[in-house]
Amino acid sequence: MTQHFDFLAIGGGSGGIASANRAAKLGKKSAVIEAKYVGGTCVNVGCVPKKAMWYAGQIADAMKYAPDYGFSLSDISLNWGKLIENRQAYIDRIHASYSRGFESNGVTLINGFAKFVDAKTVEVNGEKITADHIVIATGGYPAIPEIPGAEHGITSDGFFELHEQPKRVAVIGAGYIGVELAGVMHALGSETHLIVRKEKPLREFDPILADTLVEVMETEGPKLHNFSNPTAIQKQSDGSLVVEFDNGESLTPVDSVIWAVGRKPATEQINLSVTGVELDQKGFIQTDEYQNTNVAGIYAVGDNTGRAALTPVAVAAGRRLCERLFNNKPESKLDYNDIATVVFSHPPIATVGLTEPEAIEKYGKDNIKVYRSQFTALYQAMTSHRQPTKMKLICLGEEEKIVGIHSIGFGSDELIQGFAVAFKMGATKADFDNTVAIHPTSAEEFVTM
Ligand SMILES: Cc1cc2nc3c(=O)[nH]c(=O)nc-3n(C[C@H](O)[C@H](O)[C@H](O)COP(=O)(O)OP(=O)(O)OC[C@H]3O[C@@H](n4cnc5c(N)ncnc54)[C@H](O)[C@@H]3O)c2cc1C
Ligand SMILES: NC(=O)c1ccc[n+]([C@@H]2O[C@H](COP(=O)([O-])OP(=O)(O)OC[C@H]3O[C@@H](n4cnc5c(N)ncnc54)[C@H](O)[C@@H]3O)[C@@H](O)[C@H]2O)c1
Repeated sequence: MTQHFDFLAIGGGSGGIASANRAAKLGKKSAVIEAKYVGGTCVNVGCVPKKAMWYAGQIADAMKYAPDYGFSLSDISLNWGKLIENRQAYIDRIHASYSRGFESNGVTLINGFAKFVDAKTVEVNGEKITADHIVIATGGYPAIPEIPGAEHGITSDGFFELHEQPKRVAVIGAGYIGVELAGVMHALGSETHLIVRKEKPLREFDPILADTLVEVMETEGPKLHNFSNPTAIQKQSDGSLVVEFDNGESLTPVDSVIWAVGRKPATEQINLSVTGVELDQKGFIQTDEYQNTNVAGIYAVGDNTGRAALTPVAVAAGRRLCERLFNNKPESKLDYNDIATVVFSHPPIATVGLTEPEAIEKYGKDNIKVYRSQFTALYQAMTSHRQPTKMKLICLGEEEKIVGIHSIGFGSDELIQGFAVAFKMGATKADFDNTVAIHPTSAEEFVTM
């Protein structure tokens, strides 16, 4: 018998879970189809295990500072297996909590890979399922370039499957994932190389962020290889890997090569052509500002739409979609502008709004005023392992409306969320100045510039 639902999410990741739960809470008969693990990329091979590894790196860093705080440490070693085991136990607890959430909300979870049969019907495990509203929340997967020997490398997915710590690692690609994984491996003691195609990592970010990250990497590592475009990976007889570049150079042998060169949308294998849903040239689903595709009753949220590929974005888009469909809120939609984001680099980067070059391009140099601050966070200032913290406020016009907030340095990851609220509310420099500082923190610099 064909099952029928009011609302069906294809993909049980960030966007699918959030929207199916919201639909159910709004009284709709709702289901999620998940091919692998509930929680999708974020929970299983993304944000969560990445952040656990980042914290492990933070602990390793803290041990460098510890002697200057009077601690004597001995016999310090990393038990990689224990770290991975505890990380997985935490992920298992998240899985259990999702199951409880589905149960209490009345969401049906179906395990299997869904393919469209027509615009109202999908097939999973040989069974047909129909729904009035279908959201495609299939996410994405890591790209691997087509070069000789590319298959010897792993991706972020493979990184989270490593049962032993590679002693020497090359991370190829210098966006979010490349920078984060290279930072983690370096902090945990692996000889780490970060391979960058152009002049610096994170080159789309405000220059104060990317340049300071380069400054820290050049002092502390990982080793940066700028203007290095990989052309081949050679596997040596001892199993080690050598990455070759188009500039004729090659890297010293490493144990593991990690591809971090971007992600592709998971839209090829769901038989989307029978629905008539339009994709762009890269395979991303075309949606309007309300997450509608061009086919009535079919929507898409999350990474497969080619907009900001972040978990809270997929979650917010899915929830707002359901509020619009089922809670009489016809204007409910996600504002994709000015979404705050953190790169869990070493040190972390936090940013919301325009970069300085973007602000100048948009409003003209004469209309932009920039405030900067540079210092060493107290945490590190009393140690011999000093790192810079740098911050920037970008203000517009006489009113000095804040149009960009950027921070790199210890603690930046936890300070930006509150400032992002003020930013979204249209805060001006005077509002920041009127706020009494919290001392001693790094965040206080933003209200004392
Ligand atoms: C290494 C890494 C680190 C990241 N770190 C962060 C971070 O710190 N902060 C942050 O905000 N974002 C981070 N992200 C991005 C974040 O994980 C994604 O933006 C988010 O998971 C997107 O959610 P989604 O619902 O679109 O897709 P996904 O979470 O990818 O979920 C899609 C799900 O659909 C399933 N699926 C696909 N096709 C089918 C089908 N036909 N039938 C059934 N199921 C199907 C997949 O198995 C998957 O579980 C990170 C990503 C990676 C890779
Ligand atoms: N902290 C976070 O919030 C977080 C963390 C990880 C991922 N994410 C999300 O996931 C998305 C995907 O991350 P990503 O790092 O895979 O993609 P990305 O687009 O951020 O970075 C990919 C990088 O690879 C480089 N590149 C592309 N082809 C290359 C090649 N052949 N050789 C060398 N370099 C090459 C690009 O120039 C770019 O710098 C991000 O855009 C982000 O939205 C977020």
